[in-house]
Amino acid sequence: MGSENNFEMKVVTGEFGYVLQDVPHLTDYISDLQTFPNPLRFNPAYSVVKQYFVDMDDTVPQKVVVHKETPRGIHFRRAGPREKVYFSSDEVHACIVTCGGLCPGLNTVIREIVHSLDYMYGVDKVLGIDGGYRGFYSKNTINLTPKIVNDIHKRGGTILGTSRGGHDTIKIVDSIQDREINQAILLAQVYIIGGDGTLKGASVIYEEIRKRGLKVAVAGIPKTIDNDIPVIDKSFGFDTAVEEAQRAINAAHVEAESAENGIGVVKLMGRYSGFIAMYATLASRDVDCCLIPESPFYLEGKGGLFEYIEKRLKENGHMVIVIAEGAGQELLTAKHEQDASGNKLLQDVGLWISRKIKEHFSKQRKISITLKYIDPTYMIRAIPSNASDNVYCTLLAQSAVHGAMAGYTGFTSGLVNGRQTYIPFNRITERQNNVVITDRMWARLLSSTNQPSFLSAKEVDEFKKELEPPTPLLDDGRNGEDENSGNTDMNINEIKKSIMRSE
Ligand SMILES: Nc1ncnc2c1ncn2[C@@H]1O[C@H](COP(=O)(O)OP(=O)(O)OP(=O)(O)O)[C@@H](O)[C@H]1O
Ligand SMILES: O=P(O)(O)OC[C@H]1O[C@](O)(CO)[C@@H](O)[C@@H]1O
Ligand SMILES: [Mg+2]
Repeated sequence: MGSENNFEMKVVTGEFGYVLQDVPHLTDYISDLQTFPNPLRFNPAYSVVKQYFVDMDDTVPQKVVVHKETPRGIHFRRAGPREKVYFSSDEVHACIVTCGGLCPGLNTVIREIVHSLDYMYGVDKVLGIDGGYRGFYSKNTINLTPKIVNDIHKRGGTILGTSRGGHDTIKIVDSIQDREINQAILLAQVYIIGGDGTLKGASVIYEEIRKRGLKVAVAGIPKTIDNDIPVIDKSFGFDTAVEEAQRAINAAHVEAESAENGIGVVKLMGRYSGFIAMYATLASRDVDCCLIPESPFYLEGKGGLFEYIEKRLKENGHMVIVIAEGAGQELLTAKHEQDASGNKLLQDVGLWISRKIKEHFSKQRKISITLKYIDPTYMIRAIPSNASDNVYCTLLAQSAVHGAMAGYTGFTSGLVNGRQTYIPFNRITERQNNVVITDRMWARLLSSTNQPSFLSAKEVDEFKKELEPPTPLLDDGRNGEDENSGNTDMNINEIKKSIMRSE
């Protein structure tokens, strides 16, 4: 693991600063590929659509807020069916794998890939790879048919199983190639659903396939409950998670309201990115304080959390705190353990903060409080996706299938400014999407909860200096504009460490 990515992006430039960050195509490394008319031409559902094939020149801009003088900037290829396809229906044997943590909507994506392949392109040979990347070489597979997957979107989790670790590029590509030779079929399309780690893995699989000259399209579908994947508007399952988090926040509020000096603490997922906590807080209006990994905080003294809690208890008699799992990790004793994929294992910040608050008020301030701690994290992650996420999953899956059939490879499908696009792997894996605390969205949250920012004016300036791009509206995703809070390259942990107050 930790493999180097030698990805070279295809870049096309045009007038007025137009840049297309294109995705690879099978014809980039295989010549004389046969094409076929898209079977959708004869599909009654599509034949009524006014323009049913996407124009080859259609691209989608990454930035929609522009100035009169700014260049047109970065664009991505628009997703959708193409007039010509590079696979005949009966030659394709596709496979689907899910990796990393669970996320609402995984089953919907699997279902929609199987249905799209069959109903749109007549591809009926689809294998499910069992248990993540290692399932490729342990050769555990499940035959997926529209009938088998018909109801799976109503269930949480992934019917294929998932895992962390076990990515071995050579073994995985050997197994893809083996199937081609031994079974006299072409394992021609590999659909990989997963987060940043998974897509780094997908990228090296694509590189190896390309090196071997195989006619195999590798398509990714970005998955992350934390919404920590850059470029895309948001990740599937995120809305469901925010919605489900409301139930925990409501419970915390009811408990807190019903007790004297009641404090409800809710921990939500978000290893490095506090999006779920931020949106769940904004949606709920019952939250008095939201703590996220991107925004440092401290407990004691003037402007600290304890002072704020005391103030809220005096004013309201109760309060609710939402804390993302990655928040305040700098304040806890470091744990040097990693999961099988190499992700740092975090301490339980919810338990820690609950203990600290209890100690402070009961022992030091001699104020009697009633604190209830709710950790709904895995309950949230395990539910099926809600209606809007189901639609989103469907679009992502259909776009991925259209792309692979059209011969694109080394790409993920993704929503950019409300349009389905094909994004090169490296744009998705090059950095993490974080809440930018100098953006308007975080300001909106602070003004809605009235919590302190825990930063002095000097520290805010330091953050701004670090986060502000040298030129405004740079189209490299670092302009800090507020539509897609989180488009920044910052190394937030470094900044946080340098300004963190000692307790
Ligand atoms: N740099 C890498 N190169 C190759 N494979 C990787 C890399 N990072 C992670 N992987 C593989 O990708 C799979 C999933 O990675 P990981 O556990 O980090 O989850 P993820 O895809 O980031 O999802 P999430 O973090 O949202 O749960 C694992 O099988 C892991 O071995
Ligand atoms: O316990 P697991 O399955 O390793 O996953 C926990 C992590 O996975 C995530 O849900 C991301 O998939 C994080 O929010 C969380 O830290
Ligand atoms: Mg990850």
